[in-house]
Amino acid sequence: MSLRFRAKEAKANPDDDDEKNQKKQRMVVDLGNGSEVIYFPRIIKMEDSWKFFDYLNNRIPWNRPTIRVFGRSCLQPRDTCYVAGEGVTQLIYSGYRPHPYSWDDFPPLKDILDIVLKVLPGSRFNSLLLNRYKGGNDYVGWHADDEKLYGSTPEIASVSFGCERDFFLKIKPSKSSQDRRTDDEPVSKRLKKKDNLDQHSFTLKHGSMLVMRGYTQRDWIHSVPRRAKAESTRINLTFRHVLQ
Ligand SMILES: O=C(O)CCC(=O)C(=O)O
Ligand SMILES: [Fe+2]
Repeated sequence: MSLRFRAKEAKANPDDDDEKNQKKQRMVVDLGNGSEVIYFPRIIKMEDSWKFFDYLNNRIPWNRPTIRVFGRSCLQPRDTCYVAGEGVTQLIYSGYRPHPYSWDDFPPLKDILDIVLKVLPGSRFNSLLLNRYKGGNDYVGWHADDEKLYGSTPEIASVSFGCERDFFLKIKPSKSSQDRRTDDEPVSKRLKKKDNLDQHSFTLKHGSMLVMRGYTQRDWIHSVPRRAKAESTRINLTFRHVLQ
């Protein structure tokens, strides 16, 4: 399997010490057909990121629910927690209805949201799904966050702390989305191109943010696979906007 990065604008240099510059660094990946991913290698200072990590690791009421996948019950392969504003429509995924905690229960989450909104002015988020991967055996399988309550073009901002993990994106194996891209090309060209353009990978670093927007949830799926070498804990926060 070939996973290649296609960056329209690749300015990232995570070793740069200048904090202001770091916040401005981003890689924009145009996935085509109105889908886009932006990766910010560092939106939160290293030291602050560890403070947030410790808080989240110790204070969030993590839960490992039983979910339903392809009609079977199984333990979700990572810890989770859900936070949503008052009156926000209840989230249900894989037959699981997480209890919505309030933003006021965990004030540092509002600080992280403020940082996210400084980087993404004009964006709106009213809910947050938290994930904790306790080691390399914890993962999230291929999926799209395409629940109706997020609308047709949701923006999802995903902030990572702790152990670096790989994040993969690949085009949804649906005939319609493949056809839209490749209708008028010969098969040989199509196959070659497919390897390069239909899959992307990112290493999500401590203090980084990855944003998915446009039609990414309609046309693409993503995953954080098992990694034998990832021994320590990773915490990931995905900020979302539920339509009211
Ligand atoms: O942990 C991650 O980076 C991704 C999590 C994710 O895809 C999700 O919560 O829907
Ligand atoms: Fe997701």
